[in-house]
Amino acid sequence: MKLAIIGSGYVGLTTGACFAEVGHDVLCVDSDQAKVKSLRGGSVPFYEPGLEAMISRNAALGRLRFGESVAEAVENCLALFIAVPTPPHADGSVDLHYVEKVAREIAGSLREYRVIVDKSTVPVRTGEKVAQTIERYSKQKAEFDVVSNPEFLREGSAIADLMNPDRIVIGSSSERATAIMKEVYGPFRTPMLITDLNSAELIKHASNSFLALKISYINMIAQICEASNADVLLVAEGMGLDRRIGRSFLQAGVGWGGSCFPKDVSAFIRIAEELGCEFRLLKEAASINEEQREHFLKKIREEIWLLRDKTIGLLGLAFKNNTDDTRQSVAMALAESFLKEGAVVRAFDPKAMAKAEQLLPKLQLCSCGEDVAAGADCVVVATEWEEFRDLDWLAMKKRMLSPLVFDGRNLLDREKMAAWGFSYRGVGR
Ligand SMILES: NC(=O)c1ccc[n+]([C@@H]2O[C@H](COP(=O)([O-])OP(=O)(O)OC[C@H]3O[C@@H](n4cnc5c(N)ncnc54)[C@H](O)[C@@H]3O)[C@@H](O)[C@H]2O)c1
Ligand SMILES: O=c1ccn([C@@H]2O[C@H](COP(=O)(O)OP(=O)(O)O[C@H]3O[C@H](CO)[C@@H](O)[C@H](O)[C@H]3O)[C@@H](O)[C@H]2O)c(=O)[nH]1
Repeated sequence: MKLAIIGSGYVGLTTGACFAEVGHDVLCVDSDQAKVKSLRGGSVPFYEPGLEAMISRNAALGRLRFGESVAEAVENCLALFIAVPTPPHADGSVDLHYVEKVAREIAGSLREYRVIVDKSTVPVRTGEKVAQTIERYSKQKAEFDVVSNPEFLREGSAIADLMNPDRIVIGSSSERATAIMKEVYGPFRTPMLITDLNSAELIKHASNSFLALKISYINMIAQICEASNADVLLVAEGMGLDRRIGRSFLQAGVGWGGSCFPKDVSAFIRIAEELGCEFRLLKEAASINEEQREHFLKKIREEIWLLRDKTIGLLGLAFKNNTDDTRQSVAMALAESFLKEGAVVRAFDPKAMAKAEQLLPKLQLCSCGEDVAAGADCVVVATEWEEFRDLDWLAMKKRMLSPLVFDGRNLLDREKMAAWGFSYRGVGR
């Protein structure tokens, strides 16, 4: 089927590539001319494992094209997926102007039946507004349906998540649109849940907030473990064996970050408020998340006293492993705090250094993980990159002023670190 994706960022580009991979004919549109140019030249503006190869394979087969014109997309493609940003306003509510603009652009070119599919994360009832907008601005009064199809991919494993999702949610009350969506997703052979438009929109916010809540819960348990000499890894394992709870998203750490959880949790609190429901539980999850970072910083200050004129070796800048994305990264927030308190920060991240440098030019970027240890008063693990486990920790110890390691992700082997002579502090143990 001929499909268009409007907005070729993390979600749009990866979704477009995966649709092409299963045989659809895909046009990825973006308003950023420089981005379109570089995509046409075969380079992907961010790091996502496997994406560049998938794009070049499908582009070579002629199944994946890039453009700037929404009008071209509307003219040629039966289903138009909207994957533009939905950033937060200062008060936490969602800025929907990108979505609204695309709706008006689609309306301007609509001449025959099209399915307009919202993939951006939006407040419940946005689909209704999109439909009203298209209706209002469409001159030809052509038929169309608006569908909600929220996206659940995680950065760093986006292709695997898209090719093999847990579920596909389709919010539509139109049989015609639902049949088209079933055809689009036919090749994925995954459970499909068909709901009304509003429920589908809510499923996205309810899911993200629940996951953030789960992490805040285990982070609070981690604080209780520290105060009671218990081990959060064992507690999480014991809880996770209960299939009703499950082990995933019970990894205690320095808190959740990224382009989604912080903004979506704030948005959901505001959405609930506007609907007359105070979401106290979620407000608490957000404040536990802030506290968790502060709690970690306090632990570092307790050990090394003042940060001023100290050198901190920082492992990790991305908001999680396998990505170069530093948006709302807790590792970056920690780096900023260290710098503000007068420390020198020697940092390394396998993929996020270029983006981090733009945001925090005072960082001393190192050429490998081991290098952060040179002259360091302590090393902090802030992002869960697996490869940090395999660094030459003994060589690093020799280069440090004192063998102190704060593992904000419980990534390293505590027993090994102790045997190698490190003073090691994890989270919740
Ligand atoms: N990043 C994720 O992991 C993820 C996962 C699920 C859902 N989401 C949601 O998906 C949406 C997109 O997120 P993202 O991370 O892909 O954003 P992004 O910023 O990486 O990409 C958005 C793209 O849309 C383009 N754009 C903006 N206005 C446009 C217009 N009028 N016409 C064409 N292109 C336009 C931008 O130039 C940009 O390239 C958001 O609502 C986000 O919450 C993100
Ligand atoms: O047990 C855990 C799991 C995650 N994290 C942190 O939580 C944040 C988010 O991680 P993750 O959910 O893996 O990455 P995202 O790419 O932000 O994906 C989330 O946000 C996307 C955007 O909405 C959704 O599509 C995904 O389903 C949802 O998992 C990161 O800072 C992680 O370090 C933890 O601290 N402990």
